[in-house]
Amino acid sequence: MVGLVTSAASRASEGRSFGEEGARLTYGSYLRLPELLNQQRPASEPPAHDELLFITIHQVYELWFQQLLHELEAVRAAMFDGRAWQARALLSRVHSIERVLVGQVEVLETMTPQDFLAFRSRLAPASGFQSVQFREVEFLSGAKDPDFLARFTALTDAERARLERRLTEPTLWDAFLHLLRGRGLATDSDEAITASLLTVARDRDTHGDAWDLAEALVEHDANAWLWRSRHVVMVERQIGTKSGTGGSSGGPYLRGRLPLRYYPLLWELRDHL
Ligand code: HEM
Ligand SMILES: N[C@@H](CC(=O)c1ccccc1NC=O)C(=O)O
Repeated sequence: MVGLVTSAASRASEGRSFGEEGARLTYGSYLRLPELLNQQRPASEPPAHDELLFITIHQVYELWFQQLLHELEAVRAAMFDGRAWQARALLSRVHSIERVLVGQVEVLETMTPQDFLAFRSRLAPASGFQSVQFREVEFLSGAKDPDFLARFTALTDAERARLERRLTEPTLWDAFLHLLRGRGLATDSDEAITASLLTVARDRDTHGDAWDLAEALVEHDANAWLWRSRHVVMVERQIGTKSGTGGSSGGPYLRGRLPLRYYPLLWELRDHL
């Protein structure tokens, strides 16, 4: 501590102040703030006050989706390497991010339906339905659905390639089953998987880390379910039963997605415990 104070003081006496060492890398240049803070461009005419919030919140979501994909890929790699402890640790971070994603819905809910309507007509036919990274998170987690690719009409070539890659590569569930096989547990049918999960659940002295990992996957699944629930409540609060700018029925479409589960066998396991 004393050393730090001394060296800061000596640097100041050399004519440079704290935080400007070398005067090359700065906070703003490292974080690319000029670029980042120049990406919020409201489109409505006359300007609608709440449109900046609407853009900012979606951009923040997309940044977190990018981070989630980065973490989930590492979770998958750790499971394929048999490192349950590492996958578990990374999933804890994933859960924290997901709680932020659910929590920030309330920021957008400070917008009134009237203030949303002031710029909503400018948004069509764009919609959150077109979020490629959101769908990548679903596919990577385990809920692959090629129908989305057919329904996405306005994808760039790069976006289409990313989604196609996610449809062919292994999911977190594939990686988890690989980890179970590495412990001599059978995974060749749903019945065999359930039997293996029961072995894990009933012998935590041997399989405690695999059990914790399964629970971490359940929490990832539950957080996604919570986000979908929170989103549909926000949607009904904003637009009632109007159809969506993306062309769906709106609330009813989103309610139809609530039963989606990434890991149905982990939920069914509860019935057998
Ligand atoms: C005023 C706030 C919002 C409203 C009224 C709203 C409305 C809707 C509607 C109606 C849909 C169905 C698709 C369609 O447009 O026909 C939808 C889908 C979607 N929205 Fe939003 N949304 C809002 C905020 C957000 C935010 C902040 C996000 C964050 C990224 C988001 C992400 C999504 C996603 C990912 C879907 C696709 C869901 C799925 O297919 O399961 N939305 N939204
Ligand atoms: N689909 C929404 C509009 C909307 O929320 C939105 C529009 C463009 C980009 C992202 C959006 N967010 C979530 O769907 C609506 O029907 O009002």
